[in-house]
Amino acid sequence: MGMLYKGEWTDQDDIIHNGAYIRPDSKYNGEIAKDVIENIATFPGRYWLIGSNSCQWSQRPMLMRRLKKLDNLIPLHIAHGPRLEGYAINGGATWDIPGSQFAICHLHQLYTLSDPDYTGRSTVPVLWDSLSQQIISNESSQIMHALDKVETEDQHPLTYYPPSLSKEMSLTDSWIYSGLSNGVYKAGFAQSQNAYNQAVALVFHTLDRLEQILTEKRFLFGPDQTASDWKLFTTLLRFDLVYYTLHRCIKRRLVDYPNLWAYTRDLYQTRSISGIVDIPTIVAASYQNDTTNNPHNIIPIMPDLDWETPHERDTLKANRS
Ligand SMILES: N[C@@H](CCC(=O)N[C@@H](CS)C(=O)NCC(=O)O)C(=O)O
Repeated sequence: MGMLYKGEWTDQDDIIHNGAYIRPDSKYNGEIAKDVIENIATFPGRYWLIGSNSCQWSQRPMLMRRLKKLDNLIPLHIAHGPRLEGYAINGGATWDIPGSQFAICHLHQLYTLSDPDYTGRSTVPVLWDSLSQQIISNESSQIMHALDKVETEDQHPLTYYPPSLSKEMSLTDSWIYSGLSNGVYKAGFAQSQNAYNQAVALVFHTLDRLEQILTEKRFLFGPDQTASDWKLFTTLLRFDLVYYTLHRCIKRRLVDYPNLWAYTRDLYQTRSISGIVDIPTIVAASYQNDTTNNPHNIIPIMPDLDWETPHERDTLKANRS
């Protein structure tokens, strides 16, 4: 896939160890500073979100941006196109970097503008400061959390990080991440049978565990949606469409889990995100973005899934965690 080494693009990779995929930590990974969070509300258009439709991690802050009604404050740019040196920034054409006189073709050029000596992967999502010309964060969970904290007059009044659940949420996020959300990548990128077997076993163990939890609760912690539900949603949404085939997670489908399938539809049908989850675009971007597993760029014909089928999970409303 290639990465930056001291500011230069190389075809080297350091992500496979003994046949297993190891995801490197994001480099801009810290908690986002309070002044950035305040500036988002005061300087509309200063901070840009750069994401990709192929990427579940990008979709997390993209959803939070909409849930918290921040679209007018944070412009969104979708990176897309042939993957020649990592992510193309604008379908093979150039993109004028907000706040600068530079136009770039590849996402990695944004990283070297921010840090000319950058070593590491150039990943989406990115929160970009057009004033300082710096990457503020390239870690989806930090960007999501920061967006939740932005205070505006017209925003959704709820937080998706209720303080009373913070400990429980981070524990739950952690096993969902290692077993499922990152697990599907471990399965899809594995280069040994053993690494693949281990990853897939954990993927389905995690799905089984979630199916059980969701028999009694409408959302992971009870009647209200939290950031943990939205993180999980971005993985489940892609399960039958992308990970099942492209990443060889074919033991069971999402639709074989009645609670998980209804739960995913419940989140999908949330009115405030209506129209922004564009499944055909997500599917096309995912298959065209993985030239290792899909060298001929073929977009498969999708199963007939009806995402609008009533989920009937409102009856679980009364259950608190
Ligand atoms: N921990 C990061 C992971 C981001 C990530 O790995 N994004 C992938 C797309 S799904 C990417 O940009 N990969 C490009 C690469 O590794 O070169 C986050 O959650 O933001």
